Amino acid sequence: MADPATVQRDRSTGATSGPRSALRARDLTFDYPPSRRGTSVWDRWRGRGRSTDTAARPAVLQDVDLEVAKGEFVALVGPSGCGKTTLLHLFAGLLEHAPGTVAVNDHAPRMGSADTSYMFARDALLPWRDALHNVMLGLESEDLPRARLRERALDALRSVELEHLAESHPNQLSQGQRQRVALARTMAPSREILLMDEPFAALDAQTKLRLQHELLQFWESERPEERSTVLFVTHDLQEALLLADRVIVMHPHPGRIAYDHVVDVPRPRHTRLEEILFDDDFRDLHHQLFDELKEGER
Ligand SMILES: Nc1ncnc2c1ncn2[C@@H]1O[C@H](COP(=O)(O)OP(=O)(O)OP(=O)(O)O)[C@@H](O)[C@H]1O
Repeated sequence: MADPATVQRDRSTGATSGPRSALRARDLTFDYPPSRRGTSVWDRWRGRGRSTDTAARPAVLQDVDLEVAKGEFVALVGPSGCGKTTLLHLFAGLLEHAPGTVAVNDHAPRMGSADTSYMFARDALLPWRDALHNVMLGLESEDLPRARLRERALDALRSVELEHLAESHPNQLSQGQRQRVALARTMAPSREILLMDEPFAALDAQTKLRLQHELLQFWESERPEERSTVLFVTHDLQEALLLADRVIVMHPHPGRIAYDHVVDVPRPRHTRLEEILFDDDFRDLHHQLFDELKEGER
């Protein structure tokens, strides 16, 4: 691993050279309509409650420039309320934006696009479907015979070691198992782009490490040029550093990109996650990120 001092650390322009970008935001500024604008826990803690004075309020996102190359794994970290989920929603086509550019594979984002999978912090499984049929849901947009869909869904369940619970319903599964089913559903359809919003946040440390391993194993088993592009939101700095090629630090009020780090840990990583965690350089970079997050709260 490179000395963290040599790791790229700049007020990010977000621009990368190389392959065509999968995700691109350029000069992006976004605000919710005043009536819909809420306040996060962070806002309340800082005494920035809901205000009727819209002019005095910073935008949710301001002048965001971010480029994610095809096949790159990028983690977004930042304090609660800095706009991480909003940025993911813009890439998923769940929100309309203006002004600036938001592009997915060089096109305007489209809700429900076959290019993109979205995984939420909580599993969001359908309670009336068993695990297998929840995973098949992710595949139904693919024009395949039912037997083939079933086979693909079972493969995905096998990769998260839950094949034996294929016929269990969500209420018969633990939180960790539900999240593994959700991970299988996200991985099954071989989408080009995975947008993941704190997918492991609700899990205990051991289960989280196991799912990080499963996600990385799935992603690293593809050849680099065939890997999905991942934009992964997390509050867990260790998770961001373990998984990602780059970690982007956002600051709030207005939401913006403050730092952009390359994580120079060789791949594959999934076979040695615990070893990486105890690496001195890894810990140094962790501290550096921690300081940068604190800086945003001043
Ligand atoms: N649907 C909405 N309508 C109005 N305001 C919203 C909406 N969703 C989020 N906001 C506001 O936009 C800001 C950014 O929220 P967002 O959820 O993107 O932040 P975040 O960085 O993902 O936070 P967290 O880490 O807590 O999930 C917050 O101030 C929040 O109150």
